[in-house]
Order: sequence, then structure tokens, then C-alpha cells
Amino acid sequence: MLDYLTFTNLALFAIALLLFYIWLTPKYKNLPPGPMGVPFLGCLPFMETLAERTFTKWSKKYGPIITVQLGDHRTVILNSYEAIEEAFIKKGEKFNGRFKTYFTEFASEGLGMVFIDGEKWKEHRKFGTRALAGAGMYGKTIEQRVLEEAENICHVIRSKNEEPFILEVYMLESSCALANVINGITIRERCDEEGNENLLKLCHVKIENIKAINNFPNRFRYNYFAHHTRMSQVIIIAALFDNLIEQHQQQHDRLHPRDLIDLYLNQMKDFSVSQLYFKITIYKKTTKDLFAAGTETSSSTIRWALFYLIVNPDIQDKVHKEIDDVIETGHNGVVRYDTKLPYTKAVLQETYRIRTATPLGVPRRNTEDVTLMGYFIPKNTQIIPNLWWVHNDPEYWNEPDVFKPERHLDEEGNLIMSNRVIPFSIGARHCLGENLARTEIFLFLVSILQKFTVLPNPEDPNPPLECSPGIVNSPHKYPLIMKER
Ligand code: HEM
Repeated sequence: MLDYLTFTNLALFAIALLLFYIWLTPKYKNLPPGPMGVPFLGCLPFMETLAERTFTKWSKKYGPIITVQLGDHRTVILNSYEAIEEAFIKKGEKFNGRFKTYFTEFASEGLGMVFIDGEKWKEHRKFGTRALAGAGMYGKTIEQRVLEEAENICHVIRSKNEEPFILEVYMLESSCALANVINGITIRERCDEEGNENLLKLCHVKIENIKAINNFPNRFRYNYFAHHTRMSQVIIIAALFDNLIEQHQQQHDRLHPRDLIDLYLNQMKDFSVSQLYFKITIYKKTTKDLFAAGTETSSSTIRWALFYLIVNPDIQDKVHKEIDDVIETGHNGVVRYDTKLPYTKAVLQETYRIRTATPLGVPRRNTEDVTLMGYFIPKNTQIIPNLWWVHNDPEYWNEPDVFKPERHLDEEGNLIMSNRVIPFSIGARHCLGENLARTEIFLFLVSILQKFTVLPNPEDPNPPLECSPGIVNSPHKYPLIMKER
């Protein structure tokens, strides 16, 4: 007779076999191929630190679209420009959802701008596009705001007296440049003004949160962790926004909206008090999302560009020469976004390519069953575009690891905007802040290079060029030197 222990062991073994069999049996026919993985964890244990490289390795074996099980998330990786174009442009309507995970729900509570979808997303996208374009907003243009902040940055840089310092553009000591640009648009407030200590604290907490996510060893494992800073953040935000909204309601003038809150209040005239409260809750999330999406991404791109100019002094010389010829001589020192600086713009285009700020974009979700490149993708699959590989595929980019701005110029020196440089992704759900980001990154960089030469730190002459594993690919901290020209 079997004793009790043997019977239990056999039963457990049979259950394990059954689970293994269920796991092995494909639930859908004709899914894109991909690696097997292991029960429960799927492919997570086999991911290297930079997930985009692992996906690329698998893609070379299985093809341009692959299925990868990440924990309990069925995921399809789009590993070529053609696959991303077919999904996000040609079949965009079906791929405009956002994939929901414990982390996204936790971070967004189903509200805001980045993680919502359906009709709610369409309504907010329209509103956000109008607001970021400055439509109907009185006061300064986006360009004026950015140039003002760029001027502040230059003051702070000058105060470093050509000593090594760590440039973190969004939090550059007293000048919170990028945070001020986005906060100026959404809540008409600067972080570094007296009385705004809570806003400054909030910006710090938010940025620390982004960094905390970035510090996880692999950007897919962050899904399973919560942020310890969340409670303090919630309390600060609640108090800050209640105060701000009350002030805006008191001073509200329909015909002269000054910022995103005023635009929002304009839209809310017909709502009941409870609807108003609900809308304001959504609004707070929207403002937070814009802040989170719009600071570390742009800041990292500016820092990558400066690092590449340090290691390529000949390229920096050409940028300086172009700025001197065009702006100093032709435009009395005044730069605008449309100023013709093709070489400098090519340097930026190359930075977007070689150090893609969000190498795997922001995961999408297909809202219906769909066929893509001949494969079946069941509704509600996580869809990840490998933007990094589009930017580094040697079939299209000769020596992709080499920083060569010239590859973005034609024979007459005009800028070529290749559709294979897509840091902001593509389709109806591409980055909402693309124009703002392009404007601020260009104007900050030109304003700095107009006045300074960026030099390596003599004690450590090689700026770190390794990519980081976070959602945002931020450069490591490096003390550089800025010398007045
Ligand atoms: C270098 C700078 C930036 C890069 C590389 C970048 C990249 C991206 C990418 C790849 C996405 C995902 C798009 C998709 O799903 O197809 C995205 C979404 C988004 N970005 Fe950016 N971004 C940058 C700066 C900004 C700025 C300055 C803002 C604005 C304040 C912003 C606001 C957003 C928002 C709101 C979304 C979500 C859009 C939606 O779901 O409809 N981003 N960004």
C-alpha cells in the first residue's frame, strides 16, 4: 500500500506534469514564433540587462515579430520598422490601446494620459495636443518659455567657474529648467520661486520615482514592485493641486486661459459638482503624466548629446562654427526653432538614433484580434516596438555604433529626416510631447553651445557612454566642464 507521503508526492508530481502539459499546449494557432521560456516566469529568467538586445538576439533566430512570454504577460515584440509601421500606422486603430499591468494601474489608477485608452484616451489626446501646442493660451509661446529657461541654465553653468560639475538639466541646482517648461504650460508655476517649495519637493519625488524604476536590474521586472515614495507623493500632490485649482477657479476668465488648468476649467462649465471633482482628479493625473513623460526623456537626450560632443571634439568644433556663422553673424545671436542649423540638427538626429531615450517605447495593447505580417495576435496582447533596433540595424545603418552626424545630411549639407529614426514612435498614439521635446532639446543645446565649449573632466576624461536598463535610457552621472567661449 502506498503510504501517505508517497501518495502526496505522486499527486504533486502529476499536478506539475499536468501544468507543464497545459503550458506546452499552444492556446492559439499561428502566433508569431519565439523562445519557449519556463512555466510561470516565461522568458524573464533569460533576459539580459538591456532587454532590447535580448529581443534582437531572439528576433535574429525567429523573425521580425516574435512572441515572448514575460511572466504572465503574452508579449509580441515588433523588431523591424516594417512591423512597427504595419501595426501602428496601417492597423493603428487596433493597436492604440495601452497594456495594463499591476505597475501601470498602480501608477495611474486608470487615469491620466499615458495609460488610459478607448474613448477616454481620444478625448484627452485631443485636449493634450491643443494644450501643448499652446492653442488658446495667453502669455508666452513655448519657444519663449524654453529660451528663458535656457538663459537660466547658462547663468548656473557660468557660476560653476569652469570647475567639473554634474549636469542634470531638469534639476540644475536652482534652475529646474525642463520641469519649469512643462509646469509653466500646465500650471503656470516655476519650481524655483518662493512659496513653491512643495512643487519643488514634488518634482524631486517624481524624478526620484523615475530613477527608482530605472534602477531595477531589468525594465520588465519593475512591474512587480511598488514605489516606497508613493504615499508622500500622493499627499503632496493632493494638497498642491487642491490649492492650485481653487486659485484658478477664483481667478478664472474664460476668454483668457493662461495654462492647462484654465483650459480644463473652460471645458468643465457644464459639469455637475461630482463630475467636476472626477474631472479634476483626472486632470491631476494628466498633469503628473506630462511631467513624468516630459522631463527625464528630454534631459537624458541633452546629456547624451553633450557626452558625444566631448568624445568627438571635431564634431563639436563644426557645431560651434555653424552656430557662429548662422546665429551670431546672421541672426544677431538670437536662435529660434526654425533657425537653419542643419549640421547641429544632424548631431541631434544622430543622438536620438544612437542613444534612443525610450528603447522599447511605451508598451501598447491590441484591442481586437488581428493579423500582423501573416501571424495571428490575440486581443489584449502586450505589444512592444523595439525602437532601439530600428535605430541600430546594420542593414540600414553603416557602423551603427559610431556617432556620425553626416549620415543625416545630403551632398549639399541639407538635413535628411529618415523615417527610420523614430525615437517618439509613430502612429496616432506616438509621443504627445514630440514637438515640445524637439523644441526644448534643440534650443537648450544650441543656447549652451553658443556660449560654452563642453570639455571632459581631466581626472576622468571618458564620459560614460553605456546605456542604462531603465524605461528611460539615461546616461550615468559624469562631472563635465563647461568653458566660456
Ligand atoms: C526625448 C524626449 C522624448 C521621447 C524620446 C519620448 C518618447 C515617447 C514614446 C516612445 C512614447 C510612446 C508612444 C507610443 O506608444 O507609440 C511617448 C509617449 C508619450 N509622451 Fe513622450 N517622449 C519624449 C518627451 C516627451 C515630452 C516633453 C512630453 C510632454 C510633456 C511627452 C509626453 C508624452 C505623453 C503624454 C505620451 C503618451 C501619449 C499617449 O499615450 O497618447 N513626451 N513618448
